[in-house]
Amino acid sequence: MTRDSSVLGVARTVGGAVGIAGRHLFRVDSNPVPSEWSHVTKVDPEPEKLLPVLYPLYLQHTDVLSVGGSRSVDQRTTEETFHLLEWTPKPTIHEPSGAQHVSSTTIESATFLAVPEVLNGDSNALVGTLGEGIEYIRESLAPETLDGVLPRWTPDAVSDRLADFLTSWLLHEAVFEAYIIQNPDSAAAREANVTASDCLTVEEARQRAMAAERHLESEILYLEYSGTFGGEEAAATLDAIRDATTWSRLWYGGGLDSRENARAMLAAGADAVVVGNVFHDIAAAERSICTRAADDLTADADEAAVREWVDRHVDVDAFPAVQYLETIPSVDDPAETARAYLVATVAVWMHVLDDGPTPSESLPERYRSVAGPTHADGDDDVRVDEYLDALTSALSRADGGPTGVPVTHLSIHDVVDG
Ligand SMILES: CC(C)=CCC/C(C)=C/CC/C(C)=C/CC/C(C)=C/COP(=O)(O)OP(=O)(O)O
Ligand SMILES: O=P(O)(O)OC[C@@H](O)CO
Repeated sequence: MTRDSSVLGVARTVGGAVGIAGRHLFRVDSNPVPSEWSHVTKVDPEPEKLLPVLYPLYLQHTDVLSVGGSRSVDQRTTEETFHLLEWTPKPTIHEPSGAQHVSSTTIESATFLAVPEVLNGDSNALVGTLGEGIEYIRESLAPETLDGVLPRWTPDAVSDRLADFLTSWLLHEAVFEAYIIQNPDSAAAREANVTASDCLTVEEARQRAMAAERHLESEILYLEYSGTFGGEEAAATLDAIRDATTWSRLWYGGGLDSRENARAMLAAGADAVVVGNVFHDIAAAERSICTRAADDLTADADEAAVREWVDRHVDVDAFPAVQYLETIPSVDDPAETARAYLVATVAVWMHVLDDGPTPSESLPERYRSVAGPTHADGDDDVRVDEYLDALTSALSRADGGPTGVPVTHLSIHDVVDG
């Protein structure tokens, strides 16, 4: 092998050796994805997947939010979802399934862009869509962004080079997620053309993870069973990947809905577990519970009355909020926490239902009178009051208004109109 002996060539060799030694000899953790993140909630902008009306309460317990979904997602629904998540105290990442979902707004809102690269799909899912994405940033997003900040007289040659720079900078700041998709019957598999014969053995998964860490330098290795729990096979795969890799974070997602299955994936070697469906199930369940409560309760029912109704009419253990909170090991009493959040939800819902767009008492007041202590259970930064204030004004407009809460994504979306 002929070495480049120029100053730049030597600098590159030394820089490379320092980087490799740091990572492998001295185990310097230069991965920008925090190692403390152990619970990720995937919030899907798909119009069918609603958020519970008091979502800031639930989301205060997770470590990070990931915005993304494979079906019926576009730039508008993605931006709206980011907007909603501004009322949560957690970092939010953007995991697009299409490049056009990325806009200057999503880039500003996201802690980072997480770009999926599928290790066991078709070439499009590994590199084709990435190429389209880079082209989109270079040809549309970067020039548009620069148009807004550069003076009109900027020569074309200068704005062209700046667009080049900005494109490379955005990619440099992005993190890459190397997916291994193991449930062929999922939206993610369909999107990436993963069929049953593409699912990997433990040994194959380990080898591809090694290639992703050392060749693609993927910050995240993502074992994906979307919609189904991977059980012992997933645990064996995580164990094998954990053993073979050092620098990349290892995430597991798919079918998590209990303390036991979340713990099993962490114990097998996952740095973080990703939970999606069961979070959205809370919204569907609370809609049906609150619709029933509306037959029995009035808007001014006090905390005791609402709690009594819940205890009498709801099997709280079957409420998906319990399952969601169980996947977060730091939540001590998932059933009691879920019950308290449900009582607050029913009270807020009744209040909106009875008073419509111009409530006699503000939603934050109503919330505090029924659920004050709930708020103190979690993170101090949770901005429920501020959120409920914004929700009060948003509910008086059909679409939440240009700066209000985008209510169409909430379980309560049609309560005022309907
Ligand atoms: C913006 C730039 C530079 C690139 C974008 C490159 C893109 C969009 C790549 C996407 C490649 C692709 C086909 C990914 C499919 C795999 C995927 C996104 C899985 C995640 O699926 P979820 O939507 O979370 O899962 P479910 O919908 O199945 O729950
Ligand atoms: O929706 P679930 O099955 O929880 O899966 C979470 C995530 O891995 C999907 O990309």
